[in-house]
Amino acid sequence: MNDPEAYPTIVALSSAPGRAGVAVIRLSGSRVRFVLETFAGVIPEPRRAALRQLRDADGEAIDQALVLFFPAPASFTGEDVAEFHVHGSRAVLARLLVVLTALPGVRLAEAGEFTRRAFEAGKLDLGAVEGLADLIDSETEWQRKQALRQMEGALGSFAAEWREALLQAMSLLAAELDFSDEGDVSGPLQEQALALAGTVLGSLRKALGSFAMGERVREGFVVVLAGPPNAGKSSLLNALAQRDVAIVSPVAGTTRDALEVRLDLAGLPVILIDTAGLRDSADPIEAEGVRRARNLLARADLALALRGIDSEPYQMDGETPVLRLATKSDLAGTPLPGELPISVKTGAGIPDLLAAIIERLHAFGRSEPALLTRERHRAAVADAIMALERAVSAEHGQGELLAEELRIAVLALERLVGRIDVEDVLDRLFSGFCIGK
Ligand SMILES: Nc1nc2c(ncn2[C@@H]2O[C@H](COP(=O)(O)OP(=O)(O)OP(=O)(O)O)[C@@H](O)[C@H]2O)c(=O)[nH]1
Ligand SMILES: [K+]
Ligand SMILES: [Mg+2]
Repeated sequence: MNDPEAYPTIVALSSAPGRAGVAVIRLSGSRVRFVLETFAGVIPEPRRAALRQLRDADGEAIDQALVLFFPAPASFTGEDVAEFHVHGSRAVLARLLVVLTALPGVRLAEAGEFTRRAFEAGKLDLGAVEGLADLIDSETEWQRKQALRQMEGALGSFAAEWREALLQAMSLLAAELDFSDEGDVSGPLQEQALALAGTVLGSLRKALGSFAMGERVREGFVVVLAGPPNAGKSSLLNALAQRDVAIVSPVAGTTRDALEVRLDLAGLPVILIDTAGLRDSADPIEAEGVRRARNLLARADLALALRGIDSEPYQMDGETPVLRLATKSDLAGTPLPGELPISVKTGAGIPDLLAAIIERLHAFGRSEPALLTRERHRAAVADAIMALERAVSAEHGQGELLAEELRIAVLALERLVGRIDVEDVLDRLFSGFCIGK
C-alpha cells in the first residue's frame, strides 16, 4: 500500500464543484507529507486544523487554507490523508489541482478511488461501502437513516454473527463425525449444530422480511396515476408535485408519454408517474401511450385509480394494490363505496389522500431501518436460507450432507459482505461514486 508505483497519491475535489464559500481538496497516499511540506510549509499536528498560506513551487501564493493531516493508518483510506479547505472559487481550485498533479507520483483520483482504498485497507466492508454510496445519494429521511445504519456496518455485523454461529455448528458436526466411523451417527453434537442452524435460519428470514421496504426506500416507491381520459390524472400530478409538470386540458387523451416526479412523503421517497388515459384508441400514438400505462401499472407498488365524480365507474384489473379516488369532488356527483373524494380545484381531500398513500406504503414494512436494501443482499440471504432449510430438514444421521449445506450457507454470507466474489460488485458500485469519494 505504500508502494508509490502501485498506489500513486491521489487528489480530488471532495466537495461539490462550482462556486462556494469553502471547498475541500483531499489527498491520499505516500506523497502526502511531501505535499504538505511543499505547499503548506508544514506538516500540521494530526487531526488539528492549521491556517496556512498555500504556495506553489515558485513561492507564489495560491490561497489561504485550513490544512488537516490524518496520518496512516488512522485515516479514511488507511494511508496518509490531507485535506485543504480552501475558498470555493473555480480559479483557486483549478490552480491548486494543476500544481498538485504536476508533482511526480500525484494524480487525480478516479470515481470512488478513496473509498476503494478504504475498502482494500479493511476500513469498510462491502455493506458499509454500499451504505456510504446510498448516504451520499440520500434525499429523504428514511433514505438517510437506512443508509447511515448500513454505512456504520449493520449488515456486516449481522453477517459476522450468522457466519460465526454456522462455523461453530460445522465444528460440532466435525467433532461428531470424528466419533463415528461410518459418518452416519446422529448424536447430541449434531442436535446442537441443528439448533444453531435453526436460530440463524430464523434471523435470516427476519432480515429477508425487511427487503421489500429496504429496496423501495433505497430506490423509491413507484406510484402510478391511472384511469380513463380526463379523470384528472395530470392535474393531480401537478398538485402533488406543486409544480406545473404535465399538460392539463379538457381534451380527452392529452397525456401520451409517462411523466414522473419525485416526491418526499413523510420521509419516504416516491416516484409518482402520470400516464395516458386508459381507453381503446384508434390513434396509434395514443394506443402506445395506453400500452405503456398498462405496463407501468403492472409493476407499480401502488396504483391511484382515478374516476371523475361526474363520470361512469370503470373496472381496473391486475394485481397491483389500488387506492380509488373520486376526482373533481367540487362537481355534482357521489363517491362510490371505497372511493376517496378529492378536488384539485379546491384542495379538498388532498391531505387525506397523502395520508392514505403513506399508510399504504408502510404496508411494505414498518420496522425501520431495513437491513437488506439491494437485490444482491436478497439473493445472498435467500441462498443461505435455502441451504439451511435443506440442512434442518435432512434425515437424521446425514452428518456429511448437513455439513455441506452449512458450508454453502457460510459462502453465501461471505458473498453478502464481500469476503469473496467482490470485484464485479465493486466495479459497478464505484463507477457510480463521485470523484472525490
Ligand atoms: N372542476 C374540476 N375540474 C378538474 C379537476 N381536476 C381536473 N379537472 C379538469 O379536468 C380536465 C382534465 O384534466 P387532466 O388533468 O388533463 O385529466 P387527465 O386524466 O390527465 O386526462 P388525459 O391525460 O387526457 O387522460 C381539465 O379540464 C381539468 O381542468 C377538479 O378537481 N375539479
Ligand atoms: K385531458
Ligand atoms: Mg393527462
